[in-house]
Amino acid sequence: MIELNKIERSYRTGHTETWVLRHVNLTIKPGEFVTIMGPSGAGKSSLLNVLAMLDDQWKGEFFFDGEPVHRMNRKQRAELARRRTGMVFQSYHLLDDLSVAENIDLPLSYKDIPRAERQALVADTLDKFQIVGKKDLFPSQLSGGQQQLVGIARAVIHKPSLLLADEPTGNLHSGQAREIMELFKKLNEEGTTIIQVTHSEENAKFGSRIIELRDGWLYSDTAGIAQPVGVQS
Ligand SMILES: Nc1ncnc2c1ncn2[C@@H]1O[C@H](COP(=O)(O)OP(=O)(O)OP(=O)(O)O)[C@@H](O)[C@H]1O
Repeated sequence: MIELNKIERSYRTGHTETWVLRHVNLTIKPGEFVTIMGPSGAGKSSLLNVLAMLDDQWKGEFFFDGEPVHRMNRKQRAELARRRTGMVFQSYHLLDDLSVAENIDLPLSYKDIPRAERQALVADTLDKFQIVGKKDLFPSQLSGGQQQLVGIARAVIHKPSLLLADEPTGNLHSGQAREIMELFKKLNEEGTTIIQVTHSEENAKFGSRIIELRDGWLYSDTAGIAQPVGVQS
């Protein structure tokens, strides 16, 4: 699904260039559940932003299902990202003045989908995520865990093949974090490829592969070494 060849990313401040991703080569197959770990400042979010196609200031090659992202212009890349990916953020990024149902509907509003079909999709998603009773509430009326459920519902309503998450449980207590991770595991079992950034060893156990970055370099990768670690119950 994803192939990165020699991805490089740097930031320039004045005359100083700071490298945050160095020669990153990475292949991710459909159906994987990958965790990116590493110390603070190692480049994890930078790598996720490349994979999410939110960033375009990098060098190297990036193929998404064989399509060369590195040759696309901004509009083509945004369109591909909108169609095929969903993103979950640590701080949820919900729109405060929209209800839960309206937040979830948002990705569909960019698509040419008939109104009735959209309403049915929102209703199905509310049901699947067991938040039907919250549909008319606003984000400020929800707990952190509930807000993240809405964030994930919004990220997957258009059935993306790739779900990306940056510290999705960073603002949650451990019980809520576990629920979110169980949900990720279920989505992965249903066929969604997942890439998450986390500092949490517990969260990483829900995935099947761990990639470690250090100072922008891909330092270790359990692919081909370890079998899926699974979840200890
Ligand atoms: N917009 C920016 N301008 C300049 N430097 C940046 C910018 N964004 C990130 N960096 C730098 O890039 C490096 C990698 O940042 P990144 O956020 O990818 O790390 P991280 O591994 O996700 O860290 P953390 O675990 O603390 O979130 C850091 O040294 C950071 O200061």
